[in-house]
Amino acid sequence: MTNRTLSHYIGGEFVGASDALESINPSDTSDVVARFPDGSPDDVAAAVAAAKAAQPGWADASPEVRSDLLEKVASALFARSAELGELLAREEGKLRGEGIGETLRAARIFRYFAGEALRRHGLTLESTRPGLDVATHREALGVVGLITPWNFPIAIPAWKAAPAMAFGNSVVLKAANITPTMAYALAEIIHEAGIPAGVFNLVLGRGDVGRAIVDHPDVAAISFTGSQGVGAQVGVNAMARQARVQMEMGGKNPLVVLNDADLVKAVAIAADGGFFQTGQRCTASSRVIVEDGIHDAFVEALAQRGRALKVGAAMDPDTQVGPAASEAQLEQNFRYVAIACEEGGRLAGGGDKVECATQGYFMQPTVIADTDPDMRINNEEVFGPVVSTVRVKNYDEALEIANRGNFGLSSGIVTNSLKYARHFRKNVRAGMVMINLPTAGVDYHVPFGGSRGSSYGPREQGFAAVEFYTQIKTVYTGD
Ligand SMILES: NC(=O)C1=CN([C@@H]2O[C@H](COP(=O)(O)OP(=O)(O)OC[C@H]3O[C@@H](n4cnc5c(N)ncnc54)[C@H](OP(=O)(O)O)[C@@H]3O)[C@@H](O)[C@H]2O)C=CC1
Ligand SMILES: O=C(O)CCC(=O)C(=O)O
Repeated sequence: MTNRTLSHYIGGEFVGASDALESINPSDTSDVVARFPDGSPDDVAAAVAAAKAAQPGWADASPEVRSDLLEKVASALFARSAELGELLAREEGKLRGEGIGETLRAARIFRYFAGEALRRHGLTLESTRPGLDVATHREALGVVGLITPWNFPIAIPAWKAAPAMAFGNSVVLKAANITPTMAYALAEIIHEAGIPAGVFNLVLGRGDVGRAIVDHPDVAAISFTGSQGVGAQVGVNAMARQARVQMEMGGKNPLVVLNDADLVKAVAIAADGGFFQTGQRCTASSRVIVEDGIHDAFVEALAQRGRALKVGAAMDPDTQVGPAASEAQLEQNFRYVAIACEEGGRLAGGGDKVECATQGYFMQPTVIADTDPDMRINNEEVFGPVVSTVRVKNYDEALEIANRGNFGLSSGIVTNSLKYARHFRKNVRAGMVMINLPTAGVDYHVPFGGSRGSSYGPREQGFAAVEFYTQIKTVYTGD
């Protein structure tokens, strides 16, 4: 298979091509997908300077200009979704269909924000003082820094970069170092669409690149998605210089299954939320809290479902669960299985490495039963196809346990009781609630984010994105 040598994209030019780092196909570790540069703070400084120079002209352009250009990006992503989706599957390990789906989602996000650029976000009000007019205008922030993870390597850059540019900001993006190829493809598409030089910049490399973006005095705002540990550093460093910051930092999402749930449906929901996309979603249903009456049948059926899923290479059409995205992630998955068992959990299914035709990071979907809510497996993000289950006496205990811990991103309940579904919706401490659905799988036109340690700052995505990527100016006009 071919591989490419990638470069940064700075000031409208592809610069600094290098083979310093490699990205590896997690389904076949003999396959090098791309080679790319290990960016430095100097590269970040060049990108920020280009972004700073380009931003005023971009903000002053007619919104129609910005809208038309974002629409062109959307069209190119639609047109190239099959090719890019396959590349995504090869580099990140998502199934081919999921890779194409994610590319289409990125296309739709650009199309949505092409529309947002034209919508009216300011307000006109009557002043409390006779003879005056008062209005709010929304203005761009300036240069925004975007730091993105590997698990949605084109959708997350899209849902940060598209609103940033729609509202007149310029962008410096740092993509995760195990999946640089999709961010690079996005840079190529943006270049070909004719977005002016410097409006969108990409610096490839490792964590140092992210740190340099966060610390740069000309970067007005940082949007970050990744781990809680790195997010905490990003937040502190950004706030130390009063930069605006938004962080999405994962979850330990509870799925409550009540006695009255349909067993087949509950198992399908838990398997989708917990195992699909190899559990590598911050919204994954990683903690399943099961009422006593259905508990044993549910755990056995979920373990059986996990065993029946075909684990394999992302591009194999028969595969249902692809590889972990990296060796480090696979090791983390097994480490947590071991910790959970040492702390008293029971391995109800899975837990082993899977041997396939190619050498890759394959693991069986795993169910760890009989866990205590305070165990590490129920409080720390694994980010693999690993589901823990907790047995509870009744709904009240389920809700109390769902609300424990330091995360509050997504949550779900499986029940036929409208009473409990409504109570859960109101009382669960999470940014998103799914009723009779997996905790993962969200729309792109509505807000995304959580509470407590999962998220910080204004919500991302959809109509909420304008809050983070603009600042309000209140304008009073007299005679
Ligand atoms: N909320 C979510 O959606 C995600 C959560 N995670 C969680 O994080 C765990 C580890 O994944 P990982 O990819 O290492 O997540 P990280 O938080 O390490 O990485 C997220 C992004 O931050 C960058 N980064 C790393 N260090 C710094 C720094 N000091 N300052 C600024 N940016 C930095 C990374 O660059 P680089 O890739 O070069 O290190 C990457 O682009 C997963 O197992 C999972 O639990 C991971 C991905 C997504
Ligand atoms: O569940 C989804 O569709 C989105 C998940 C997500 O944004 C993430 O894992 O980072």
